[in-house]
Amino acid sequence: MFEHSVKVPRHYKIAANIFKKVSTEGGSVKTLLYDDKLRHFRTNVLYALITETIKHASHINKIFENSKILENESRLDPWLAKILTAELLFGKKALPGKSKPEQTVLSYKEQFEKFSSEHKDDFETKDNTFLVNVWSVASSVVVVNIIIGAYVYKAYYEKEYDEHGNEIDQHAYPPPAPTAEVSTVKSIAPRPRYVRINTNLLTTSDAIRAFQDEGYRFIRCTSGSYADYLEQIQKLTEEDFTQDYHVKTMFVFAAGTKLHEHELYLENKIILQDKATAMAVHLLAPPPGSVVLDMCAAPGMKTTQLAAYLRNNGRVYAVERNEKRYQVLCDFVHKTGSTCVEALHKDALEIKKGDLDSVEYILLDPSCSGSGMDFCVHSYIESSRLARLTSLQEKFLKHAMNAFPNCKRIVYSTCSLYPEENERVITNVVKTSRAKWRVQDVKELLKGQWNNFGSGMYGSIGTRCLYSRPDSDFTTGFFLAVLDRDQKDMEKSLNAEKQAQKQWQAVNKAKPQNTEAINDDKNKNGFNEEHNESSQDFTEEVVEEKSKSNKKKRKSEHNTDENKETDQNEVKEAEITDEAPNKKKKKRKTDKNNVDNVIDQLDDLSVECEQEVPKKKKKKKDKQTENQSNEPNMLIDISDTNGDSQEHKKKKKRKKDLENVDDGETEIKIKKKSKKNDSQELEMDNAEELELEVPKKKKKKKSKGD
Ligand SMILES: C[S@@+](CC[C@H](N)C(=O)[O-])C[C@H]1O[C@@H](n2cnc3c(N)ncnc32)[C@H](O)[C@@H]1O
Repeated sequence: MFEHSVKVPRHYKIAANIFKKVSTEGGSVKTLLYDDKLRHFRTNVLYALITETIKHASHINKIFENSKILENESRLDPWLAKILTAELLFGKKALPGKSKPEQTVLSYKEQFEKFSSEHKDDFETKDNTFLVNVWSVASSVVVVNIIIGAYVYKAYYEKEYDEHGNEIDQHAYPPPAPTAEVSTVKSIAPRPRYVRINTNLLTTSDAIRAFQDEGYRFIRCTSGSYADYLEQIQKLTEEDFTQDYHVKTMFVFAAGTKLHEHELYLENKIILQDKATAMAVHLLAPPPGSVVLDMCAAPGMKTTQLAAYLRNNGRVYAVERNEKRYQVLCDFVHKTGSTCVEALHKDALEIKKGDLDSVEYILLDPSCSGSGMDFCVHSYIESSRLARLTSLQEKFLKHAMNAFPNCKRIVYSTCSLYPEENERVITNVVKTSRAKWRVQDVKELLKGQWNNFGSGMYGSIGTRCLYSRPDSDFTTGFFLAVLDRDQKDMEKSLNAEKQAQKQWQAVNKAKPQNTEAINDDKNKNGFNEEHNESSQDFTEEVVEEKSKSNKKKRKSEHNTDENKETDQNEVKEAEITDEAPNKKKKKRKTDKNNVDNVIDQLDDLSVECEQEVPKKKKKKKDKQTENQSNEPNMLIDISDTNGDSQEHKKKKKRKKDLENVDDGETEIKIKKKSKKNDSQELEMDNAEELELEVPKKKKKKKSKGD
């Protein structure tokens, strides 16, 4: 019996409105979801619900025709009715509320199910036909109309949706309109479910325990090689989970494992983030206490990962230009207990020298074509679009390299598989950096345990970069490059900064009132916009003076390093950067205008490779402080390169102490340390560090197949 006073749950109403708009006016689900009013809503739940309704639209229409529900129930909104039916038949398989529309749809449940099972074959035949199409398309280059058909199918129907539409993380934005170009469809390997533990709210060991208590079995990687790990994760059954080979605070479950309704997910203690994207923070590897800049931050997947990596010890400046996305970022940062993050609603390209000089590490994850997201079935992009993206990406990278004098490492990443957005950006920019930056060899950083690298077409710079590929790494398509500043250059740059500071102070002694105003401004905001324009010029002038005197020397240095190759363009670029300040100012203005234009255009063409931002619902108070200091975080091999070798050695020793672990065992439990809190001091550097213990707790019902 329905109750008149009971309202339809808000998310159903919103979903119905968006579904109606998309169906009648066109437009994208995602764009509508970012509507102001929905800013704090559980967008991923809504997205799943709407896409599930779209996916089953023809099925629902048929059962509506058959049951005459819309004729019989004249007051029932048809859009809402379809959303509720999708939820009832393909989603949660229940309608929790007592509102009239819900109760009305529920009263037809049996009729709907009967019709569906009687016409099961019709619906299944359709699915099968589709699969055949997809596979035939995947095997070869096909004609335009099939591609378009497959493309649309792929984008909306074929994606690995579970009953809650779980793979919505891949649908950051709807795919670009199909083009008339012939293109090749990528083959798609089943991707495991990756889960990152938000170690600011939950320790990795507690996470293992929690999953074990639910009946999941922790599988320890038995071998030391990445190849073996890859083999192993393909064999995971729906009861298993393991630890990621590289990112130790990440777990891997079988493909299709449903965790969207999981309590830990709703509490933001676990984050559903693809492994490839987590590699960016893993390789940036800022030690706790560092100052990090996330230049293109929203929705904040990597920002919050950085906060967890730092154990909230240090500072993460998370910059986002788009206001709505900035709000999403702030919300996510807050919900995940990422207290060391300072979100800045700003254009990252406008941050000048002097604004954030304390930054030591930069994560640069700019807007890109998103061609690595596997829902993009065709590998075509207009060359003009690609050129615009590339140009902006290069601007970002140059800016990261030049505006932060204390920055020692930059990780540049995209979720694109186009070399033009990747190796080419790195090569072009590094070549013009006058040998100040060096591309690190990721293969070395990962101790040889990686398979896919950039193209040799871009020389050794290309092959030093990392690709993560859906077909062989079982992740989304991802690219990253690690750039380290040349130490000598860093010293030079810092000396030049000091020199410039002194000269500026000397000049300003004559005008005390100005200095006061500027300092006051700087103290207030941490930013001093007006001051920066002039001081930057002055600083650069001094740096340029120095650089001119060293120019010859550096030119000869260039020839000795593979990262320091010169060519005609490089010389041109160097000449441009050595222009007189006035000219430079003018140039910056035009550059800025160009950049603004490009950015505006990019809003239409770029894809943000975001993952699933957990939902707002919070059942329990976050136990943030309890866990924070205890989680050892990702104790990766590359820490050697960041001065963490001592800690690493200690861990190795501890690891040795735990060598009584039985290799044949698959089920493990964490060694309990003396006190409860201490028990969280689990070394997650290696699965071997976990001690065996048969779980005693009663197995709870798993969330799978809920
Ligand atoms: C690929 S997404 C970043 C995803 C993010 N790193 C994560 O892991 O969740 C790129 C983001 O950069 C933002 N962006 C684009 N241009 C920007 C600019 N000039 N300054 C700051 N943010 C910008 C976009 O709005 C978008 O949110």
